[in-house]
Amino acid sequence: MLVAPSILSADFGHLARDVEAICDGGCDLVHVDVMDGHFVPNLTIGPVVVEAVAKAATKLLDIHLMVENNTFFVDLFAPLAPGYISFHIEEEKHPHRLIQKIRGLGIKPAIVLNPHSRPESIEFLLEDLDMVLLMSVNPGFGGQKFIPSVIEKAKRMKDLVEKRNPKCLIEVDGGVNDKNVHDLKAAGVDVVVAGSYVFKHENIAKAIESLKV
Ligand SMILES: O=C(CO)[C@H](O)[C@H](O)COP(=O)(O)O
Repeated sequence: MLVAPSILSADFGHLARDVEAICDGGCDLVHVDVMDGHFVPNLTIGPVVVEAVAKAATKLLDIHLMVENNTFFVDLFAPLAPGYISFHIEEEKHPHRLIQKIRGLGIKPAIVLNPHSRPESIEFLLEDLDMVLLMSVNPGFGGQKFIPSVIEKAKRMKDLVEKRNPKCLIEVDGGVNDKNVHDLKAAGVDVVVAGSYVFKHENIAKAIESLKV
């Protein structure tokens, strides 16, 4: 399992220190939650702060857009050369066009599904994606309870990925811990995002290690 700690749960007064701690602690990606106060009822960070995160990070950034105007935000963050940019299918009228734009900028495109969205809704986009992100909480806040139906959804997503594009990774985000990560692994999930579990743990490296099942 690859591990992408979400810096949403970091101490923003010591952000560079916390980003260094997860990178030194063995994370695979640094997950960055960008919220605009419109698509979700929360506001987080913009390019100035994400640039500071990128400077402190020794791993690739995995930027998760929770915004209304995806194209505007892709243009805003592309100069920081993240590894991945993911956008919500629920908020994009022209997902195929946006995937091409992200790839054209040298970034791996990913699509996010909210808890209610069906895996089949993106079946014909899978061959153009590097990753699919399944939300296991309602987007907007860290520290929420894991929604167990994501396990069945991940299995269905895995079947579709195997059929359409076996190289496409499946990522799950929200309420992930050292208990439910085993069910996620068995369902075919490749990457977990974990915020509060990692940053509230007394030892960040051990927390990351415990998710590498
Ligand atoms: O996208 C998110 C919220 O929209 C966060 O990445 C997610 O909730 C991770 O935090 P936690 O592990 O505390 O649930």
